[in-house]
Amino acid sequence: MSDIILETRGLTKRYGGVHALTDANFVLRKGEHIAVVGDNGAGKSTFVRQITAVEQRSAGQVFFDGQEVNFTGPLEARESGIETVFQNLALADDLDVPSNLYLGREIIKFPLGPFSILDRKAMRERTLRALEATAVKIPNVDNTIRNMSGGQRQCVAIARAAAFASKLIIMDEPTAALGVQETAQVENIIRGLKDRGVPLILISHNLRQVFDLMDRIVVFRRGRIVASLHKDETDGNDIVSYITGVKGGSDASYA
Ligand SMILES: Nc1ncnc2c1ncn2[C@@H]1O[C@H](COP(=O)(O)OP(=O)(O)OP(=O)(O)O)[C@@H](O)[C@H]1O
Repeated sequence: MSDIILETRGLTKRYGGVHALTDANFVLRKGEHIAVVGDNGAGKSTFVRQITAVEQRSAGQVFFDGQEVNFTGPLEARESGIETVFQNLALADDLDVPSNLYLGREIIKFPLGPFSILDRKAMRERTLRALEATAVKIPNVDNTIRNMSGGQRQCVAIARAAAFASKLIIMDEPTAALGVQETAQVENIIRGLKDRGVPLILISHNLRQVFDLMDRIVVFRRGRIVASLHKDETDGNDIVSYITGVKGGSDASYA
């Protein structure tokens, strides 16, 4: 059996005349943690948006867990086992932490047609367990998201992804807006995912973080993958030279 969990072949996205992503060939193996790096506008977010079908790709194929997939949208990707944490978080501001964790997959106590009664106690208890298991510290889970700091919100989103992640997690700059302590917390969650064998794609501008936490580094430049390197065969200067174009021709494409 193949140990590949995700593969893209020739993945391409154009926005009108903008070639945001061109012919991306990418392989992620089971348990592997891959960093996606590149300058602003290099195509990193576009790449992950095509995988989870936030928008429809212009060309190319996506294979997930052994079969070709054509997700109709992010919900279908999530139902297939891909959890994502994006920069603009999909949290419901007026709901508390358990309701956000279970948004779209609520635990039902009594199914009464459209008026099902939710099992709030079970959702709260499982939320506390999930936060504990993922090492996320939220002072009061009964707070609505609106009353939380940016860092706490980000932690809720990551806890949600980590708690339900079955096959793959994608994080798009999860620590960009966080303070030192919150960043450390998120990095602990990532380590926990590695221990649990959950594969991860992490978009990050933070090379220290990338070298500390990831197995492999994939560099995007001007919409193309220009390098895919195991962290032991490269270093920060090398990666920067791929990011800036000192190394790696503009027409390179690696798997
Ligand atoms: N919805 C869109 N419509 C038009 N152009 C877009 C759209 N989304 C992205 N682009 C363009 O596609 C290119 C790649 O953008 P993308 O957001 O994927 O880069 P990125 O590597 O994620 O950058 P950053 O690190 O700044 O988040 C850029 O030139 C961007 O302006």
